Amino acid sequence: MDALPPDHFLALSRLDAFLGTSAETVYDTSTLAAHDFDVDNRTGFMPPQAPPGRLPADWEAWELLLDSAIADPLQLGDKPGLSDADKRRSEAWRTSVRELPVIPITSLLRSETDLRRAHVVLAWTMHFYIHSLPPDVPVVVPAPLTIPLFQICAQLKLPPVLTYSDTVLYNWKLKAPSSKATPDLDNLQSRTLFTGTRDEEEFYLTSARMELRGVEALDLMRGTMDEAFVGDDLAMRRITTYLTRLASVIDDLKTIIAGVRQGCEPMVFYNDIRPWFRGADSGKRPWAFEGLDSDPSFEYPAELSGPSAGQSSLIHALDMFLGVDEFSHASGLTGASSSSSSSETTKKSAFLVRMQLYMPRHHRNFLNHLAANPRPLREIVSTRVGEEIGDELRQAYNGAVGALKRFRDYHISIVTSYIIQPARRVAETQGQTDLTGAEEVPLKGTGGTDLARFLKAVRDRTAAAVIP
Ligand code: HEM
Repeated sequence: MDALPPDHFLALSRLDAFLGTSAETVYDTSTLAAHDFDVDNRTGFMPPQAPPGRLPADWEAWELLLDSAIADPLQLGDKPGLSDADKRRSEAWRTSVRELPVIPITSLLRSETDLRRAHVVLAWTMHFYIHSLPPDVPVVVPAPLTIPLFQICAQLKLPPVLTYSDTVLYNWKLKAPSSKATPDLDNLQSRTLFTGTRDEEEFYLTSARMELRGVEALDLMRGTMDEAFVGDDLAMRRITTYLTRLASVIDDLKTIIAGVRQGCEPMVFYNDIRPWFRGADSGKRPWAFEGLDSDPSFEYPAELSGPSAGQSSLIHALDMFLGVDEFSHASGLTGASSSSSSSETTKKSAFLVRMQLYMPRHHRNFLNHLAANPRPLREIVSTRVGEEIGDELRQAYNGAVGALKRFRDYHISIVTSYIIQPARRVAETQGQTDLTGAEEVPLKGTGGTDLARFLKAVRDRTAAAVIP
């Protein structure tokens, strides 16, 4: 893959961005094409080069801890039949986390990519720590993790929890060296796994492949917005073509998500992989953070949901571009369950808004930029209905909305296979007639949603967005 151009913001010292004002206001966010949104025209929301796999030497102690959790390999603390030897090894590892010094992060601030790697390493380590604990002890994240993680989160404007970017966007490398600008979809591998299984890797890589296939969708969005600016009949014909192509890209996303069935076994996902993702709002124990009182700027996080592909900016971008989000992610559709540990404010926010808090801040800016589009596509299509060019345009628009609805239909069938049915099976083997005990009722998503009801509502509202 090509090297980053020297003026790419990822190649710049982050301190440049601190001169004068906050990092968030420095980058140019005036055009959809600007790579200051960290949206690359070859790799989309994935970084244009494989993210670094190691922090500089000063933070090697963090890397070594993560290495040893993986090599051990640490087991889930509530795994049935855990041996005494497993329990002892796991406790010894957690002791070494507690005994770690609090390592200052000052010189990490220079590099955006190192800060991201630090979030990856500490968030994975924290999930290893929390979920390897015996089920009957309180969750207290030790200060050597809390303090640097909160400091890094303040820089990156992310919550202190494992996110989709930690497991997918910044967790890959090439399988074989390649000079292609966009990696082949079968030339990726994950760097870090909880379980070391192919199932887990395929779960992450399915999303990564979708992100890369989504590059064409972003390109079509960009082209459409340019044509919308021109606004004449020729522009409308071009938009019609772009939307027809967009529908087929979305159909490809459906094919890619279907591919998860080839490498990831639903029961392995449900029993062995998914429990590692649990955030504070899908577990039964609250999370406490030791060292929270060491800095007056630290606050208990309002959001602590586990990683979910619901945090993928790509699907949200499609929703927003098509103007479907007003239906699919309307403010009433929060996805939050009444028992969720999210704060009252965030509980009331639409799922989309809530999930944006877990996205890299540049991608959040990108979505805000899309939302503020002065020439929204749906409005253009609606106002052209009845004109000569309007019918084909409307059909092409509805075709893209239909493809998104089909994607969501298929996504529901995936969630049924990977969560709803396994939960039922586990309940049956435990001799239960309902799901109580196996998982909370109603079943919750990793993002803390009342899963089945929420996903169906999003799907139905997507379908309702077609223009008659
Ligand atoms: C085995 C694979 C998958 C499972 C089990 C799964 C599960 C879920 C669950 C439980 C939710 C509910 C929200 C939450 O609480 O997190 C959800 C939402 C969502 N997922 Fe997935 N997911 C899978 C793959 C994917 C992939 C590959 C993508 C796209 C990159 C994706 C995109 C979304 C989106 C955008 C939402 C928000 C709801 C919507 O807009 O339709 N999912 N997923």
